[in-house]
Amino acid sequence: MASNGDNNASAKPPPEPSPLRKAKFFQANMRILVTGGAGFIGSHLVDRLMQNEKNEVIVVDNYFTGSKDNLKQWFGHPRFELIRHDVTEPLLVEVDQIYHLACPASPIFYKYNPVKTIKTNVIGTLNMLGLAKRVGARILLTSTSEVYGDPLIHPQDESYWGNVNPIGVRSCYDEGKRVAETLMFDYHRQHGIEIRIARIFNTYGPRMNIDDGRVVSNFIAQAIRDEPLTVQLPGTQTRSFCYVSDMVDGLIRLMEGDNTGPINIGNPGEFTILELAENVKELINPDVQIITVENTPDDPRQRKPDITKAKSLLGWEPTIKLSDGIPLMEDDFRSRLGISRKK
Ligand SMILES: NC(=O)c1ccc[n+]([C@@H]2O[C@H](COP(=O)([O-])OP(=O)(O)OC[C@H]3O[C@@H](n4cnc5c(N)ncnc54)[C@H](O)[C@@H]3O)[C@@H](O)[C@H]2O)c1
Ligand SMILES: O=C(O)[C@H]1O[C@H](OP(=O)(O)OP(=O)(O)OC[C@H]2O[C@@H](n3ccc(=O)[nH]c3=O)[C@H](O)[C@@H]2O)[C@H](O)[C@@H](O)[C@@H]1O
Repeated sequence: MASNGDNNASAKPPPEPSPLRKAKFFQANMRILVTGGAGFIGSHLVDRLMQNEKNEVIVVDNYFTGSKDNLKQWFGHPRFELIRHDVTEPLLVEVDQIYHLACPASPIFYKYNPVKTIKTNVIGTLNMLGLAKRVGARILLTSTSEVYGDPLIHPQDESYWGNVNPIGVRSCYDEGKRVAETLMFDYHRQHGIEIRIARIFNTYGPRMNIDDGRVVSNFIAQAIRDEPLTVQLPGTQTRSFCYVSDMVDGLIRLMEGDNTGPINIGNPGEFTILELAENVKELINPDVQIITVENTPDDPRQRKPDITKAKSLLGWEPTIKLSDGIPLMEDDFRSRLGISRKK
């Protein structure tokens, strides 16, 4: 059983995959389930998985923050299937791999119905682990840097246990993901399930909801619409932004490799939110105003991934820097907003 060398060796061998895998005359495609596949990262992951002719991709999504539009390029494709389904309900499908992404990710959306966010993280992950156990599938969870809370060490490596408020307004998400990680490891140890855990740091790129509420999409939409960029106070808080194609590459390497994780996947380039606003202003609209507005409770003050493990265990590191990624996202936002560049 693959592991990251920590004390997580499983007690039992993994469940047997489908007999079709050993069939003599019929070579089945790899069947891959992507939960939350109609969302931002999920739809880019689906695009990449569909490029491999040996993959059949099944997406399940409840469309809370995702959209069918993100997947319309695959409608009618014989290797693609889309199911409206909520992961808090059991799911019966026969698959070889599960990328478990289903969960609202933008703070304004995960705080909108916090009880549902917890159910999605806990019951949803339990259901997907039950599915993995029944069919012998390998399962990857998209966890988050929010498991480190408001981190007291910097940059954050995977051995850090975090500084999380268990009763705050972000807890439905960060504590929810922490329980999801616990469930993953307990199924691994108790039932021999093959698990992979990615701790994703702030990711941005085309197809983010224009009104998603996350900082990169907010600033880009504001700059294009000639509206002031809203820097939440103090503005010195930091984030590290990873372009979505790099993220997808990291997730697939983690799934295909031998290590359970958790492994940080993110871009270590760190910016204050004010620096991000200045970058967006310079690249998209030098005339736009930058204003400060109130922040929300428990906003982490600093965040930067230590990606030593991703580099050494996955041979992965990001390739797209922020100043190259912002214009790529600008093109997508302009075409969706119908606002072309000023002459
Ligand atoms: N984007 C980031 O910066 C980031 C950072 C850390 C972790 N992550 C994780 O990556 C995953 C994807 O994030 P994203 O940015 O693409 O977000 P997103 O909101 O665009 O996508 C999430 C998808 O999950 C679906 N969903 C939500 N609840 C569901 C449920 N109960 N049943 C079925 N589908 C459900 C949504 O409709 C949406 O399509 C999430 O698990 C998120 O926690 C993202
Ligand atoms: O990468 C992660 O681990 C997490 O990062 C984000 O959470 P957060 O960093 O709070 O994301 P944003 O809402 O984009 O906020 C980033 C920073 O920008 C600030 N901000 C946000 C929006 C805005 O208009 N202005 C602004 O200054 C916020 O106060 C915060 O300090 C994601 O939304 C989570 O899903 C993800 O799990």
